[in-house]
Amino acid sequence: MSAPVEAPLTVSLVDPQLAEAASALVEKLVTDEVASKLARQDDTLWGPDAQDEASKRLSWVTLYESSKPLVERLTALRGDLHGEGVDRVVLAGMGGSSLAPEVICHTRSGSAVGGRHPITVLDTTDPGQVRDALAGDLSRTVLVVSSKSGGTVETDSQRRVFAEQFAANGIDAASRMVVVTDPGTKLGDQAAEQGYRATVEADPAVGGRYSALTAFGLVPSALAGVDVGGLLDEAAAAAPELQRDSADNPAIQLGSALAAAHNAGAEKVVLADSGSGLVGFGDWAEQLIAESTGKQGLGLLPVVVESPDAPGFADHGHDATTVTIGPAVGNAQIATEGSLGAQFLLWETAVALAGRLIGINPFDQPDVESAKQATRDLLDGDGTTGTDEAPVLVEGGIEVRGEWLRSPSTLVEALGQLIAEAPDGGYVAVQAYLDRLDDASAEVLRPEIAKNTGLQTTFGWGPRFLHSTGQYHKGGHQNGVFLQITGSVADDLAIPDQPFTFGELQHAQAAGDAQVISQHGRPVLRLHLADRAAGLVALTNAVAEVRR
Ligand SMILES: O=P(O)(O)OC[C@H]1O[C@](O)(CO)[C@@H](O)[C@@H]1O
Repeated sequence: MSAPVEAPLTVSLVDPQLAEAASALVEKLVTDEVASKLARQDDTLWGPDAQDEASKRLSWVTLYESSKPLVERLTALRGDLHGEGVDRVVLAGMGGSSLAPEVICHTRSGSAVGGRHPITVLDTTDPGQVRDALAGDLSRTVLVVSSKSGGTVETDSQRRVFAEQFAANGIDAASRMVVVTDPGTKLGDQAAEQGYRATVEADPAVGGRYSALTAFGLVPSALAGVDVGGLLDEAAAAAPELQRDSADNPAIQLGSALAAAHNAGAEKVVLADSGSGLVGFGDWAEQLIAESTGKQGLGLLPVVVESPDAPGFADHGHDATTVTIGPAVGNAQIATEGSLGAQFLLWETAVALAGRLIGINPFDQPDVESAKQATRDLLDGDGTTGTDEAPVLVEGGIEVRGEWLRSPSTLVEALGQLIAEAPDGGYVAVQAYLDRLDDASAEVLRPEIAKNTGLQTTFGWGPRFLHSTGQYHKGGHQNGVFLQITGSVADDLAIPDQPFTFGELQHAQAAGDAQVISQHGRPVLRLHLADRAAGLVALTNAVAEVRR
């Protein structure tokens, strides 16, 4: 269950040294009246280079008010759909267009109702995972197609295949499509031309990762039955406190602590839930933190871990700051507590403030495009998808690739070579271009690597993480090493009217991102699993033997 609307919002700086280091920054923010200026949407707060972008990105500070008119409209739309027996919501969207509704729906419904989540979030190109979503009861399904730009390839591909399958099942596809997009996008035009059920235009003056309380967060959540008016009320209750130029302002405390830690070399922010009741909040915060700050060789690397007892949190070193979502427990240096709406606004404000203190523009994502371009080049090229360069080694059905490798004779040796490339205080990023549901066991790799190597270790599902930590890996501190995992596709899926399949797209995304990371001079160990289940077991066993 969620906290009541008026539940206090608190940030506790539990670590006295960190609190001491943050205090000078707190004082500076208060003296410069940054919180109240931000509340007035002052676009000069991040310096002249960021002003143009900031001038188009600050409406999130008042969404708890400006989004209110949506509530009635969405309640009516849900009522109409339910009246027609349409009560299954599938969300096609990436990054800022899917992370918030996932947290909102899972938080508000408990972890699952009758074993079934009220929403299926389809932020993937994995053919098996897309097939599973299509295999649900289409006669009861509405597809929410969410894209700010209206041009994101994953989202467009999901829209195409659902439209095709609705039609194939004798369902009027247009009547089952609800679009969320900015005014004037290609997606909006398509929706109008094809007579989609509804188009809800989002506030264009809010960036994707700050859009939790815009139509992007609210439309899918309301259709899935969440009281989104209550969520806005929670944010509204917290807003006055977050806008005060006071040393007690929780966002000033949190932003200052994160920036002070960053500036002292603890740029990893290890996030663990400690019983907040907010389900998956770290995954949402991950995009906000990484995309907002990871640029110019600076920034905060979010490391979302399984619990406060997990490796990386319980045994963190000087390169990391530990934060609980929920009460302070164990090794927590910072704890944030409050309702979901309040925590959204807290973290958005704190990250914007930390951006000013670190000296970056928190509203752009300059390095995201490079991976997208590399993917397009691969798909436009000869149709190969990056797994065909000869492997350095094949062991138990796992193909091992990486030009930088020094002739490893076993998988354990290849993994050891990757870990040895990480500098002290570096990190390991595990990037699994697999099925987030069927291949969920891959997630065990994160704690295992962190425990065995002592390095902070992140885990991301591809291509989902490209819209989250992807910016940081290319734009942030260049001290990461990358373990990329792809898997063979048993039953590929065509994307209607596209020259590539979901499987080809997924592999091109992996290959394209590996290319760009390599161009940044960082090592990528690419593992391709001929048999996903057996490969994950073999890989887990190999990882257990790797030490730093
Ligand atoms: O909503 P869109 O335009 O489809 O973009 C999805 C995501 O892709 C990014 O633009 C970049 O990866 C994110 O910032 C954004 O949240």
